[in-house]
Amino acid sequence: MVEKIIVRGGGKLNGTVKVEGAKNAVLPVITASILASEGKSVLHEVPELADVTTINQVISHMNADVTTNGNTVTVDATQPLKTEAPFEYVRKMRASVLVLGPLLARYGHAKVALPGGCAIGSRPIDQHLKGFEAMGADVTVGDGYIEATTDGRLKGAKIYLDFPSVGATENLVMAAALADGKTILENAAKEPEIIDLANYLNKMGAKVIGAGTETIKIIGVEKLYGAEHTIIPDRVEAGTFMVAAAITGGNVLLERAEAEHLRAVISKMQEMGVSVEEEGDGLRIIGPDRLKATDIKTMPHPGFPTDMQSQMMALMLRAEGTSVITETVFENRFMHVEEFRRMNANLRIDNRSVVVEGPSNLQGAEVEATDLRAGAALVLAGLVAEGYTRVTELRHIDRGYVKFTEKLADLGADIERVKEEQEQTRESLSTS
Ligand SMILES: CC(=O)N[C@H]1[C@@H](OP(=O)(O)OP(=O)(O)OC[C@H]2O[C@@H](n3ccc(=O)[nH]c3=O)[C@H](O)[C@@H]2O)O[C@H](CO)[C@@H](O)[C@@H]1O
Ligand SMILES: C=C(OP(=O)(O)O)C(=O)O
Repeated sequence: MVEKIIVRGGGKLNGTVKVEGAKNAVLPVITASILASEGKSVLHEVPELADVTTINQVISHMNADVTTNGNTVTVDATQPLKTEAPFEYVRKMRASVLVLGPLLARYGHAKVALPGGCAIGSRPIDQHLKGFEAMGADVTVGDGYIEATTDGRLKGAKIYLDFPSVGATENLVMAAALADGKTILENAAKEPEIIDLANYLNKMGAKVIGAGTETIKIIGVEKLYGAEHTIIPDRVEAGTFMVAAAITGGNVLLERAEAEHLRAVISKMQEMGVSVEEEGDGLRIIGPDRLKATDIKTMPHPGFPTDMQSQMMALMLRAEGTSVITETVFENRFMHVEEFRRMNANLRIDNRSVVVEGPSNLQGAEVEATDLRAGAALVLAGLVAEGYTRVTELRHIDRGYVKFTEKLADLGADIERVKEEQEQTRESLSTS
């Protein structure tokens, strides 16, 4: 059944919304849970997302016992596991490659379907594989699969990443946790999700030092145990609702939004005239009457996150003056530009930048979510467009946002999610 989000632009958003646990933290944490050969892991604040269902299916397929009770997930991986992740899962979600490191470290073997490219870029995993090889694994790529094997335990190594890749850092830290000896990872990613993973691994008995800096040291241990852990708040979901408040000139309190994780986003919003204040355990966002133009360049953390690029572009569409947004992390993350144009947006691509001439007089249109954050950005633009915006391909949005439509509706947005059939019935009623 084809579903759509239908949003009518207009009102200001007001109220309170709670930020969920972070998608990009929970996925590696769930894959790390299969490192435990003794004891169960109990994970709290797990968001109810399609990606979480997929990663749970991946490890269940391997024989891990996964039980979900609301936002708590329990993983028991103490029984022998299968060491393969087939294409049907990796196709749905690239983060499935994060089982490579844990399986290789625990069993000396891992076979995972090649993830391939996706809408935002080619996304190779050469840095993950180079790290496994440095730790003594034999890696072969063929017939659509990556297979890594090692005789005995992986060996600690000194690994320099060509780029601070989030996934490579995670996969290699997990592999090194059970390796023989010390691993030093240089030019490592510094994202908050890396720190969350390291904290969880350390509760499991690992020795990971320096997560959140560019050099991570891991002293391998012989065995890891299940542990209890609460997932950090989702800084991208928080950032998306910050834009929702700002673009509508609203006043929204984001509970459990972590200012420290959002420094770059907060600073850019403030430059645009948005008021952002810490309040309780969260952030209060008050949108101005007039937004100011600004320039943004995406970078690895602590730079401006690429996962907020399309949502900030939506905000720039309503700002007065020329804004330039440059994408340096992914080579093809501008699919939303064409969709914004359908909404009468005035913007153009210039190489790796998009030049936005604002403010655009946005008009509702039928648009397609080309990827997760692009989908969210189109809904945000729809909040201030004249008339109705219909967003399709919601499976992308469902990967990373819990109850997106309901949360916006609770803040006062005129928005609903409908099945195509319902929409036709409504149209025929309104024309009869
Ligand atoms: C599940 C998850 O956490 N996803 C996040 C993670 O993705 P992911 O871990 O895939 O992103 P990476 O940091 O690895 O990728 C960043 C860049 O490095 C390149 N690269 C990466 C690995 C490699 O071996 N070779 C290589 O060339 C990629 O093609 C990309 O251009 O970090 C991205 C960058 O912050 C975010 O947008 C994603 O939301
Ligand atoms: C790109 C993203 O996720 P993934 O790496 O899972 O595709 C994202 O969260 O915006």
